[in-house]
Amino acid sequence: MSEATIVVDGLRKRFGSTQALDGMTFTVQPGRITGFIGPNGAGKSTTMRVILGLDRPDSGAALVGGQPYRTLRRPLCHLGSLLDAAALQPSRTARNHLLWIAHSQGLGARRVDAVIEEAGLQGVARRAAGGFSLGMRQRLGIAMALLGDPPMLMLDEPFNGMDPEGIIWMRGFLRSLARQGRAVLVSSHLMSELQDAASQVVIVGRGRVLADTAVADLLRTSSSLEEAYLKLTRDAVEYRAANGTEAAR
Ligand SMILES: Nc1ncnc2c1ncn2[C@@H]1O[C@H](COP(=O)(O)OP(=O)(O)OP(=O)(O)O)[C@@H](O)[C@H]1O
Repeated sequence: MSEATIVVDGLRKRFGSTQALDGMTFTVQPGRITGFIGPNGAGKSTTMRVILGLDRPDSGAALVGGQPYRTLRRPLCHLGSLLDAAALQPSRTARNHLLWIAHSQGLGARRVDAVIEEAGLQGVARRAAGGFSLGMRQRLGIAMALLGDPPMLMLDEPFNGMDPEGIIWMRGFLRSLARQGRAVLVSSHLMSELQDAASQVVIVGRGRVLADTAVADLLRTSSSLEEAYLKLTRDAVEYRAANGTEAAR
């Protein structure tokens, strides 16, 4: 098993009457971007929370480089993650925010300045994060995820709130992370955001994998990624709409 592989194996998780995860199973390989795509409520965030040990599955397991995330001694040096870009201490500057996390992991200021540059935050690093747009918060979240120079990255909806220029930057940036050999899992509910970035897609609906395939293979059987995605997820979207849950929003 590669050091830099995320394995999700048969996860099941129920919240009250909602079966959020229903046998979720896939592997994220190093050196490529894996798109994690599905309609609202499909179980993407729950899967990521289980990978990080923030939610406990009813059954199944998630391993990060062969180990449960909770057992890793310096977790940020294994898996960098961005789950909620809005979750920031608003009065703290971006740089101080990064310094605070870096110190908790035994990392120094030099690493902080390196990730500020990588994420394109040089011009705003000494401004309070509370005044940041969502797009800038996403960049700060990416900088945080990179602090430990981890071989694996997991980003939940990193394109949210980004303007077209930011989206193009993000795609190129994710590609460069994969070229460096990292395993990159990126969730989105829009196939188009991952166009020209992901080489593998895990399409999910109703808590389980509907397709786990190379983008090139998907394009061989459909005229566009969007068309393939809509075909695969139609049932999941209709189910959520009929049950009055948020997929209809
Ligand atoms: N803490 C919770 N309590 C109750 N229900 C929850 C909780 N977390 C998630 N759910 C439900 O589990 C299902 C899966 O949610 P999840 O957030 O994982 O989906 P998602 O694919 O990330 O969707 P979105 O794109 O809207 O974020 C949804 O029906 C959601 O309402």
